Amino acid sequence: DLMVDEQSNLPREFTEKYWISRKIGSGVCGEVKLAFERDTCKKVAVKTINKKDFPSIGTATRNAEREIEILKKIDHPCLIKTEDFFQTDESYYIVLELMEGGELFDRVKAKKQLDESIAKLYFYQMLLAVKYLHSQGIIHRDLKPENVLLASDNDICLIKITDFNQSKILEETSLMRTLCGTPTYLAPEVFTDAVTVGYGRAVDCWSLGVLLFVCLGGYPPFHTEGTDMSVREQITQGCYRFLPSKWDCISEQAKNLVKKLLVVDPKKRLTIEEALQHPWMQDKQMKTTAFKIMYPGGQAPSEGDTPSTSRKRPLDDQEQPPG
Ligand SMILES: COc1ccc(CNC(=O)c2ccc3nccnc3c2)cc1
Repeated sequence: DLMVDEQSNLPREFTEKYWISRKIGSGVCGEVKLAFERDTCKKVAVKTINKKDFPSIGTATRNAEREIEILKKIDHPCLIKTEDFFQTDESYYIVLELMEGGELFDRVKAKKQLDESIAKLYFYQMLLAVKYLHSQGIIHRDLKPENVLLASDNDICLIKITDFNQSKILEETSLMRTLCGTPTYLAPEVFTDAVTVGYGRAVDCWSLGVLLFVCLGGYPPFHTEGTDMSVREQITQGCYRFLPSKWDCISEQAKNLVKKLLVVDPKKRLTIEEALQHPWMQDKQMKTTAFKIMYPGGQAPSEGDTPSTSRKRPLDDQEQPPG
């Protein structure tokens, strides 16, 4: 029957450890199924990446291998964790912690638009997660509500960012090495072109602006209906509207943060750090709640082993628990 088939084309060492159940999500590069760890009955999510589903085999495999390399390396409460990994010559199987609240996309759709306080709690966690990724030299490049998962059905809950297959790991470039050398024979354009390099991270800040807009307004800032501009033109011209019916009940500070992220010029766009310093984010109660769900054991990363009560350095958003 179907279940036998489900189990049959899976690697043996996988089916010895897990029982595959139903499909719970499908992405561009494969699908996500619910599975149970046999010994513990623990629920997990299994993401399948089919190597053959991509026209140019090379990129698929490189993409998947890069995603897996990234997944293994990262460690943050708001980034999905890989629990296990298997592969056959036609597919990869990535075992992930199960997020029982499903996709943020579905939550916003169900609620029409999120309460501002809930949107702020989720956005703060997204900022910390992306700040961590950027600190590891990783640019996500595909931040969207489908890639933000919720840990439970409660409004107050942990969120985790997933889907790193579009991510880019910033490596040392030949341009960096060139700019370190003596430029005796170096052409001027190498310097002028160089000034735009290094703004790769800004793409994630733009996407976070779109994500925040969708969470607060319940509709995307750049869309097809109701305008004769193409989505591409709307984006390149930074042309979007706060529909009064949706945005009149939302604070000016929240709108201001959206405006400062949806800036066309990447060099003028807010960085993650600046977004964390924005007035709308200075909310001690929200941060206290965030730390409780991110570090339930109170094990927030701080200097020394005990959660910092002493203030050896000024509080900043290096994830110090609020005073
Ligand atoms: C009890 O069984 C379930 C309970 C809740 C759900 C809702 N969750 C999901 O639909 C879901 C989708 C994609 C995911 N990707 C990675 C990790 N977890 C994920 C969870 C799915 C199954």
